[in-house]
Amino acid sequence: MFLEYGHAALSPISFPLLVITLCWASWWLWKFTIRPKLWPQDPRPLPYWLPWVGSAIAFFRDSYSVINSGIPEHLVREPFTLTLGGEEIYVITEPKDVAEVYKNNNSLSFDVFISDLMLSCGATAETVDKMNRAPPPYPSGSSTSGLNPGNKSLIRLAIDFHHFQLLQGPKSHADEITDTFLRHIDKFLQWDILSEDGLLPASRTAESMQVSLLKLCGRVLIEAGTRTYWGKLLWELEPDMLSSFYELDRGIWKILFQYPKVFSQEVLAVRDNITETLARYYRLPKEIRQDAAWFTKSMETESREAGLDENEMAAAIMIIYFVINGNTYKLCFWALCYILSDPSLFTSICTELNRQNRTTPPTIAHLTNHCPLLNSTLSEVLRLYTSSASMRYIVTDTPIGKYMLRAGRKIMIPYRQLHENTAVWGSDALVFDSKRFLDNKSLKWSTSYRPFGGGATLCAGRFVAMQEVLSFIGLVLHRYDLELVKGPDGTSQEFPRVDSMKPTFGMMGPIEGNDYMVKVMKR
Ligand code: HEM
Repeated sequence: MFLEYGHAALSPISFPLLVITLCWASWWLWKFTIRPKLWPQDPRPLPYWLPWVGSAIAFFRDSYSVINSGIPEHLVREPFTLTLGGEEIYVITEPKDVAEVYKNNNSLSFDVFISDLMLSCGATAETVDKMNRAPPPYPSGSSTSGLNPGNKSLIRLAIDFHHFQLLQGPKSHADEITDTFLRHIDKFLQWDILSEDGLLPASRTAESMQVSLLKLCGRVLIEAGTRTYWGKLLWELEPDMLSSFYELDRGIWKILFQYPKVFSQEVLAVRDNITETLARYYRLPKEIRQDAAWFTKSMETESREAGLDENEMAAAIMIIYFVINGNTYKLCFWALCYILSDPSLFTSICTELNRQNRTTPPTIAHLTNHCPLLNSTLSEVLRLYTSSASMRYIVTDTPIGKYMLRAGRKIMIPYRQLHENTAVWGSDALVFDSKRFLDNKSLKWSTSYRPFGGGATLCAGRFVAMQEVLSFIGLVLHRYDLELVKGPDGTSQEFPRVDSMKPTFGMMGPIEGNDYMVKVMKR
């Protein structure tokens, strides 16, 4: 049967198709042509084909290219709107706008993301509610420990505790945590520990071993971070802590972006396993866990006072376990990839370290103040390999530049797009240049350089992190001769390729299987 329209006849399939096409064309015209003209104060939408879905599918495949497609070349970088599964997110990449967003703590907030992060990491709505209450649900109305005189919510208190633990100031515990970190790095970089590790050396003799560079960095820094914050018992509770961390690190973006559960089963299982290990840790008698960091012990005290049980504490702290350990080992890995693959960079850094003549390892003061090329190399690695984004929730309508950002939506500041802005970094913005920050010292303070984020959420661990990294690189170069292993026919290994397609929370890792095999020799 055919429907007749004048002289033309449409099949039963063509008619609904025609209606759908017309509806879709009207929607497209309205959304991307008429509406932006009627409301010029709204950032323009990034075009997409499927209503509601928006750019979600492309974003999960390659978030970097999707965001890049919204940035015009050689023009002012206007904010634009990205649609991901029904949610509209403003993307800001113009340095002036970025600075304005970071300064605004009144109408732009991060709190909602902390709750979301905890929910994604397995905390229940009830736990998140307890952590958001001010004062927390203390049975007596206030804390008896004296740790929360302002009766702040546990979430706010955790932010204060991070700052006391990691930054210098009147109530600071930063020196003690730095000392613990550095002591662990020193210990785990000792020959006996590295060479005896069942998983690390691919092969070894009495004087040398071959190892994966990525695993060397991870083995030392992830164990150091875990032991610094939770003492020795957490690490010892679970023999597979390191492998679990790597799996979490690879897949955590799926958890945090709430990727469909059916495609996230493996990483969800790893998350639950780590949370269970943390819960077991908190069930151990407190007296045998006194080697934990001040932050960990204080958070536990306050959480227990507010009625959280071990499972709740574990789920709430999971994200911290990731934040502490997820970035520094990758910074060391990429920096050493460049140092070991470039003989002239290697020689210059060794000269800075005075490697030839010194008998004791370089001190932090020497590494910080007398190694400008090493520090410039690290800054450049941070520029090219951080792929995080700062997020803000808009509480009330907020003007940014000539645009009005609407309440209830989110703002994203993607670091890679700031760090690759040719207007700021020059036409070689995508090229690694170990001397870039040495030749132009002001770049480190550029509003387009944000490897540690900015504003209220600026990484509290940035100083401790840099000391960890300097100490690791200083020690490994002082203690060992390192050489990139050659193939059987004398060929050099290819420089590891970065896994830049996935949305990341911090530093990008190499594509799976990309690594450097290194010969480590006693000096
Ligand atoms: C190379 C290493 C690191 C990088 C690149 C890095 C980067 C970041 C970034 C991008 C943020 C979020 C900023 C934002 O949303 O605006 C952040 C937050 C944070 N980082 Fe780091 N981080 C590193 C190492 C560390 C370490 C070693 C620690 C702790 C020992 C740490 C503790 C934190 C904390 C506590 C926050 C939350 C800030 C707050 O809410 O006060 N980070 N970090």
